[in-house]
Amino acid sequence: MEFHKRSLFSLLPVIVSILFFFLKFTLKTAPSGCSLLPHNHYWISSKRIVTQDGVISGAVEIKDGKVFSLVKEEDWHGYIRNGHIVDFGEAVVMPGLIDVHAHLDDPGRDDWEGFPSGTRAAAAGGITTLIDMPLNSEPSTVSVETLKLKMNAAKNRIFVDVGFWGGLVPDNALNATALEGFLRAGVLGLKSFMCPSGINDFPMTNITHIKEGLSVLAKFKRPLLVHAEVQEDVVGESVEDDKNDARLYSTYLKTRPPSMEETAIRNLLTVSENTRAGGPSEGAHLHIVHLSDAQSSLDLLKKAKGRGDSISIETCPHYLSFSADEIPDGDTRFKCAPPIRDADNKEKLWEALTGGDIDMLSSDHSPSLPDLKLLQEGDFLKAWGGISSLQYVLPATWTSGRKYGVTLEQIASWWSEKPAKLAGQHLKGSIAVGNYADIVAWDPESEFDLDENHSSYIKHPSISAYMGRKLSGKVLATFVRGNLVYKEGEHAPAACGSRLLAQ
Ligand SMILES: NC(=O)NC(NC(N)=O)C(=O)[O-]
Ligand SMILES: [Zn+2]
Ligand SMILES: [Zn+2]
Repeated sequence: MEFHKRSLFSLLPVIVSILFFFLKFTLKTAPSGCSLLPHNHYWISSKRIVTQDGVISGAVEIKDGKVFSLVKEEDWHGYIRNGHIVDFGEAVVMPGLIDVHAHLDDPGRDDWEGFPSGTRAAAAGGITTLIDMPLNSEPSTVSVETLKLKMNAAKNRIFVDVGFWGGLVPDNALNATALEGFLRAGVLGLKSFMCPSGINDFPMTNITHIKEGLSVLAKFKRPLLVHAEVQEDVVGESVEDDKNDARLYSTYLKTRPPSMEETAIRNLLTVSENTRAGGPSEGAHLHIVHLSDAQSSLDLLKKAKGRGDSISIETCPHYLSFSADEIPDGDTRFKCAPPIRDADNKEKLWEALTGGDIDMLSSDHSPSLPDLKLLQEGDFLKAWGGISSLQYVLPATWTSGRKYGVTLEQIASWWSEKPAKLAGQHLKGSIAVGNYADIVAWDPESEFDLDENHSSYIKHPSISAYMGRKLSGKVLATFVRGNLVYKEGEHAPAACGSRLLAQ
């Protein structure tokens, strides 16, 4: 008896470690609610997989949330004996979209959008990573403390991966210690406005602020994103005139002419030369958000890029989908800044995008409470500016892009590869061995009506400018780090997205 007791005691560590192993194993394989697929190791197959070496027919092997291998169809026969295959047939399998410009307004204004609704909408739209803008939440993300509030608001409430831009504002711009602390805390880069942002705790910056910001960003090799419009007084006076009707889109358009973008960009280019190789801010990068003016502003930027300034340009699907002449009077769903311009400008934007002068796309999803859109009054001058589009950007890009002969590889470059680089996400942006398995499967041929019967997950679908349109390109499934987070109208029950902090 004595003997037995002693030997049992000596076996105790072994028993405990077996139990521990068993527990660990079951925890790892038990469905956690993060994925609609109960597999950790599986294959996604399709006739059209968009890779860095072109579109292939074959399969992507996923293991532990990453891409483990890419198998071409000719090598595929007999490759797997008893594994799980998710077959998408002719549908496109592409890297998940990375939206580098979205306002989720959480914490503080989550009645406008919020992390849960915004990231569910993102997942349903094939967006696997989203970088949240520092303004429209309350407070704005402008310091280490306010970044902590963002982190807390996002904890266990995001269905896709979310990173954060920090605000460059007069309060922190000339304080290198504060900015360094902010960047060390993990914001992926900074964002500033050259005109009033409409948000009280997010004042605009002048060129000195921007120059100083760039010099700090250089040390961290992170970008500065700029809303490049400056206010011009003359225009302000002319709209006060009673001849101008605030319900006319043309009235609004006159308040924000292309010269506002052009002047801002001329100003920016006086400091962007610092980002050149050998320049005082080498390592920093200037990113122009939501470019609308495809003429002088774009020409200036092209020249600066040619000279070696580190600059990239984004535009948004709404500038590529709509033109001023089609916007009904009083329909403030289309109000945004800079504004949607004429049809000729839209053509030029497409030319610049397909020609490579515009680098990438983003949603600039900027929702608000429906009341603030003043849809009853239809007052373009007083309504909140911002287009709601998050869930629809892939079909919107494809629906207009098809007319311009856009390829699947171009879509992947504008929506995944280039944005991943801007946001410093080196293991994202392409379906490549070793990268996170962030993947969207979608059917380019499938058309749908975007009406109230469509399952929309953004908080206020009624204020989206896309409502009422017919779009092509239906998202079938979205995978984030190997988790199937969305599949044909269903989301994974648990919010398991990662919060991305720069290291
Ligand atoms: N406060 C905002 O969300 N502004 C946004 N508004 C737009 N684009 O109309 C933006 O990105 O500038
Ligand atoms: Zn902006
Ligand atoms: Zn914005």
